[in-house]
Amino acid sequence: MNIFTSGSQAVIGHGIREIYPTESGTDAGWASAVVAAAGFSGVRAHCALSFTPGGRAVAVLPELSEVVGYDAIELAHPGPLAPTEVTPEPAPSGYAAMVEAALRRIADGDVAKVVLGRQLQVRAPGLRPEHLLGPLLADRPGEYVFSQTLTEGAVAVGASPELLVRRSGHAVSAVPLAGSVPRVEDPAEDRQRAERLLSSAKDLAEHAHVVEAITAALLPLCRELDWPRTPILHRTDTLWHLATPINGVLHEDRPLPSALELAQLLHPTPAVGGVPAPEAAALIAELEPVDRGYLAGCLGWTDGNGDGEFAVTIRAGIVGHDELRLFAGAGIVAGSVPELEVRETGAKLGTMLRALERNPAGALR
Ligand SMILES: C=C(O[C@H]1C=CC=C(C(=O)O)[C@@H]1O)C(=O)O
Repeated sequence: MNIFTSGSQAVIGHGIREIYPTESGTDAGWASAVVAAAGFSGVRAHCALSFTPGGRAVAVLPELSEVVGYDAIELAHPGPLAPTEVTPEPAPSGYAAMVEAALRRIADGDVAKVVLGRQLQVRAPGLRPEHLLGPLLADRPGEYVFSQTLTEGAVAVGASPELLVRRSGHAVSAVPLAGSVPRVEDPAEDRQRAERLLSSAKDLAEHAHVVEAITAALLPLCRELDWPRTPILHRTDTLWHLATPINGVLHEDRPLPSALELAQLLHPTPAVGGVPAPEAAALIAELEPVDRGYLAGCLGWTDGNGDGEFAVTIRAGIVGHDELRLFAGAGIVAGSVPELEVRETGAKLGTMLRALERNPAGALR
């Protein structure tokens, strides 16, 4: 089952009618073929793009699509899960060294911002997507809870807090997030952290890069585009983020881009890549020891009219055969502190680790 939740609803795809994989996610012909096939079959296509624009992408056409109320989602019980074992790639100290290397490159003027990630490889005998999906649907640590079939039997599961793009007719929206601080239990201290985030020059700069990239890409397509000039706060289970709601109206007298084409256009934003984009992508490839694949990509659905909704594939994992791969990244700009970025990525990884631990025998070793 493919599922993507948003607000009070869930788009669910039952069964698999056809899979459209591509080695090149930037292929415009692929996007229009997917939308046309969704229209022909009268279903919503569940799509995922890799982090790398030229990387793999996949669209799954289900046998049957339905939109159900959030409370009506039914999951099969996945059965017991054996104890799991976690290997960091790299270790936290290695990640801190990567951040230091990135800060040197920022000081040299090579990049203004780069989002550096680290991964956890979790050995989890018997793991099924439902082991994670169940707790994520119950707790909803992020707005967009999903399970998406990928290529080669892998499944992306997560609870992303970040809307890459939504298109409904001519209305288009995005809610980029960037600039974060881990939350704490004490309510007064938690609130203070959030307030400090709102006035942190480093985080505001980190955030502004993302808003700039998205609005620059959308402006030529829109006859109207609005966004507040100062970000607002967004809360997840483990973090506070800076967020900017962007809303627009696409030109009526031009060909209407589908939600999938808009996702291809916007992704990867500097919330997962950096600025300038090509130099940041090269630095990520140089410093990160493991390829991101579909992690830090984007996923969602499109219908035959091109309406749809895509989230950034963060607070997410890839379920493979007896294993799970988790990713978390953090935006590095001048003024970033390696130790704090280790903690921030730790808090981000916590969302999925918590879901895993909610299974009776899924306790970490
Ligand atoms: C790249 C991730 O988060 C992005 C989204 C929100 C805040 C971010 C930050 O403050 O660095 C990241 O840009 C992730 O969760 O793996």
